[in-house]
Amino acid sequence: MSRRTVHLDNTLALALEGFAWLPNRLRRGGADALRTRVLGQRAVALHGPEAARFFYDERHVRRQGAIPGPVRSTLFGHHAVHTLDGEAHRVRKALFVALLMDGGIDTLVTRAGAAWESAARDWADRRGPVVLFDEVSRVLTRAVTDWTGVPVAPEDLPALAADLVAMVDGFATAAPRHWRARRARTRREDWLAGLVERVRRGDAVAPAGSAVREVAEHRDVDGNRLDPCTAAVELLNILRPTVAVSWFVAFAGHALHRWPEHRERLRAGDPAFAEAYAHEVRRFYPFAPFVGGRAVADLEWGGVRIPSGAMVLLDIYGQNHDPRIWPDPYRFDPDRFVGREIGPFKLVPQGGGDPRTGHRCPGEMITVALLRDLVVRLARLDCTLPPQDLRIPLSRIPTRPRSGVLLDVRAAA
Ligand code: HEM
Repeated sequence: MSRRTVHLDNTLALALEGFAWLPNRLRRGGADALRTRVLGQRAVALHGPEAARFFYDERHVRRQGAIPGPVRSTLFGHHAVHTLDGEAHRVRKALFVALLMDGGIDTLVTRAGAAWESAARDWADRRGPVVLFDEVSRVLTRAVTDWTGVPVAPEDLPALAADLVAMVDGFATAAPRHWRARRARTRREDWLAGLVERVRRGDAVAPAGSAVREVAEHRDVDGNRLDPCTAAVELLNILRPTVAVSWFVAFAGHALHRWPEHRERLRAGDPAFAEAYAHEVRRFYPFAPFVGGRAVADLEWGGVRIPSGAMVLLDIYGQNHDPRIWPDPYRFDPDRFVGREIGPFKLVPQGGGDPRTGHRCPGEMITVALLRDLVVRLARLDCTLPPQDLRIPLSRIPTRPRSGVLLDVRAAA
């Protein structure tokens, strides 16, 4: 008779421990792989750059059927690029690579910088403090809608920003913010599907080369255009994560307060240091806890058997704080990135491997470019932080400083 270990379901532990759940279990197990159960399913958790190399090999892990329904209904949308495999994935991914990686990023950053400066003039006129997270979400919504060719009147912008934030904020919980996320997604998919239909009929203008036009005209692996709803899902997969960079800007506000010694170097505008700072913010602060897929066949990694069809989870937060990879990992130290090449499986806040062919985030260059620019503007802002709750609860996914980072902004001299 074979002996079988029964693994208790860990969904409750995940809900309670949040970001610490996977790293804690891996540390306790003393290995880089372990078997568990989550959401009622068999799962194997993997950790470290070699595990990432294994995970991002399509012969090992596929994405179809891997993303739970509640996450598709809030964060990613149904039939999104995240859920595709093989040739279907590569053809859809090429759309994102062309739009997000092959030029045009500077224009987005310029628009974001202009939107920040215009908002900052208004911050100085406010009577009370401004909430950095909320303000940046509007700045980025303005920039990314203009950049992608999505028409939004100024008076509609705050509601759109709130909906884009809600889709990210509510994906990993059963709390009311989950239902807010679902409503936000339904509302915005309907709106953007209508825009795509009007562009196709010639009733709405979308500039050549803009994301709206490219998504409307994109043909999938079967030679057909995306149905309007899927087109809306993919447009949201550009708008929503660009606005999600607000989480990192709020974290940068936290870091500048906690370690003010970096402020002068950022103010000086040295691009190499600003980029290193952006990387350290992405490494240090918690955003995506792990990524998941399904085992393509019976496999083994790190001495642990992975049955075909099991969930495979790659530990992102844990890898970004592993002392074997990052000496003194809980020290916020941008200099660890100055003048260093970063391997494709080492720094993984947005996934690992090759973004052009695999599932790694195609928005990573945009994220770094926006952060590099906005952290310098933030460091140059003449402001103080009033008393507030800056704690970042690790049990909440996603998380951010509780106050959203309150700033008292003084007018520029
Ligand atoms: C806030 C910063 C961001 C974080 C933390 C982040 C994180 C991630 C992660 C963890 C993945 C999944 C990788 C995987 O499944 O292996 C991903 C995929 C993706 N991200 Fe990002 N991302 C960010 C910004 C962006 C931006 C700015 C865009 C677009 C403008 C974007 C578009 C996408 C898309 C389309 C995918 C799906 C790629 C695929 O399945 O092939 N992300 N991102």
